[in-house]
Amino acid sequence: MNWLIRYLKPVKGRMLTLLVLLLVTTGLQLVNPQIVQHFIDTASSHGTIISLLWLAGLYLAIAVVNQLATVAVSYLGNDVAWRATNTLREDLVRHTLRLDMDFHNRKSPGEMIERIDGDVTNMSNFFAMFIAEVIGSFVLLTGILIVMFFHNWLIASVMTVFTLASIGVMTWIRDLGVSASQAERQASAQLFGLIEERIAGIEDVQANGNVPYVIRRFHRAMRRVFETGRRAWMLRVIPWNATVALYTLAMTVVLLLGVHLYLTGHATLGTLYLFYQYTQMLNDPIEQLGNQMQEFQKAKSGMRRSIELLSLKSNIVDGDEDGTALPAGPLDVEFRHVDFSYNGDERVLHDIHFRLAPGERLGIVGRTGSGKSSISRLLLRLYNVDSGSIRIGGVDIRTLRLEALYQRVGMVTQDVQLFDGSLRDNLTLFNRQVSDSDILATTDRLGLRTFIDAMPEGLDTHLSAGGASLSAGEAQLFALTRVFLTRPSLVILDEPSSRLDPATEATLQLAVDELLQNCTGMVIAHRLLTLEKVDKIMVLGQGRIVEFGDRAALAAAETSHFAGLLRTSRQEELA
Ligand SMILES: Nc1ncnc2c1ncn2[C@@H]1O[C@H](COP(=O)(O)OP(=O)(O)OP(=O)(O)O)[C@@H](O)[C@H]1O
Repeated sequence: MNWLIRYLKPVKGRMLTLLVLLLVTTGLQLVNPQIVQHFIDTASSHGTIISLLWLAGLYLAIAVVNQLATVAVSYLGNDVAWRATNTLREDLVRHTLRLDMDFHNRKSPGEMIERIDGDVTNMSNFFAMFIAEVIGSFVLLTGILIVMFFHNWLIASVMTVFTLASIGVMTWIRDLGVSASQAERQASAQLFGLIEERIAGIEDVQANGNVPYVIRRFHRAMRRVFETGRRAWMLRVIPWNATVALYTLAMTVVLLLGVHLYLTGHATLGTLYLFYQYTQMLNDPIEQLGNQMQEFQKAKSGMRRSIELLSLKSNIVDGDEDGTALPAGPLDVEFRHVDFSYNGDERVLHDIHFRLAPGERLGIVGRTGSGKSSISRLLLRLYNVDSGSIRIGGVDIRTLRLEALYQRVGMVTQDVQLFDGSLRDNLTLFNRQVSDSDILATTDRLGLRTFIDAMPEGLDTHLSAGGASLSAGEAQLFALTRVFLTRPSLVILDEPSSRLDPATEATLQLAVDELLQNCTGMVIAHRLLTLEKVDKIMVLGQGRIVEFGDRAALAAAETSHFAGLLRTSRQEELA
């Protein structure tokens, strides 16, 4: 309830209008059968044609007003639903974006889409109409019963018993379908996860002739959605079916009693119509309550899942220190006896201990899987260290605010993420404060201006998500510009030239040199040629520092690992 109130509070004015309109339509619904009763009685007692016309006109006017109010209710209901659920969606997106990588490694993007949008959509009707319709239904039910008590206490009593029994049944079994609906949502999230994953890897799926296998998996996932959905639906409709059975019984009793009263002269034809009409009307609010009960079960399952997601805490706890704690200019980097494992599994970094002075450049080399990228991920606090500490500018990064850390540290990885938007948006990451002249001056300095000029519409060129419209090399060059524009004090380059041809690599190398002029740099590279201008070298092997020292000294020392790697790399080049 607290949760519901939080999201409905900002739309309370609209909710109130919705409620008033619902009460108006409820009142009008109660009035119309009385008019028809008068009409029938006036007609059967040979009343004047004028009074009949007046009654018919009144009936029509009320029906029209009722319809207009119903349209307004529907409009406002949707409006409230969108406003409330959009706030919830925003909260979920913000929260999810702050969750740590351990969480994101376990969840596929498709599954997250379902949790952020699918589950919330399930709640939208609940947000829109639940409170209004439940109150409206109760008011209508009470109104009908009160009016009926004025006309005939016996029939009113039958109707009251039926109403109470229906509500009792619904309350009793209201949670019946919640767990099943939750299972349905989970199956649907898995289906979306599967679709997203396969479409993201479409090139590999097609190239490996994997389509039939993917379709088989897709069928299996759909079957799960169908089976869980069928079960959830069946459990949700039970309350409604129970009230239908009760209603049929009540209708029969009321009709029998009504006909008896008419035949014995205790009721007019108009009153008999009134009994029939009100009993029929009784079905609407009860059906409405039944429907809302179904929506409630769906919403409750979505709500449980959303609350569960919102209550997840990121392992990466934000620090207190703002960026001013860091000294201006290039930052020194210090790893103090750092151990690290992903998800508490096998350790991938052991006792990493080194220091890099401000403005120094470090080249990190090592075999695949030796832990090079893990070091860079730790520096950006994408993961927490198991033990030891990392300091930049003399400050433990755990005490720094993440925003301050990201402002001062930039990273370019092997996989450049491009977003759906203009080239400008992709270079500035949607930061409108970066001017075009700044972008162009930066690309000029990096020697990348020709790449921008070659784009059909310059900075306005539209890029599609995932970077399908760019070559991998171009994407990498733009990623470098993106980092440069943030004027970082420490830059990590994780295999930035891995996908470039020699000519583009030379361009990139110049850009990297320029970028590293005013900051400390860490360059991870397999190709040792990329590391010609670094000051220090770290050789990693199975998560341990095998060697650390001045590049020139290590290259000159015959027996060093680095010198060995250089010899091998030269032989490969010659071959
Ligand atoms: N998200 C992850 N979850 C679990 N284990 C991981 C994850 N990322 C990397 N690893 C493991 O950590 C180890 C080090 O990986 P890392 O990516 O740091 O190596 P690397 O030296 O950068 O490799 P490469 O040269 O191929 O980029 C590997 O054994 C890898 O399997």
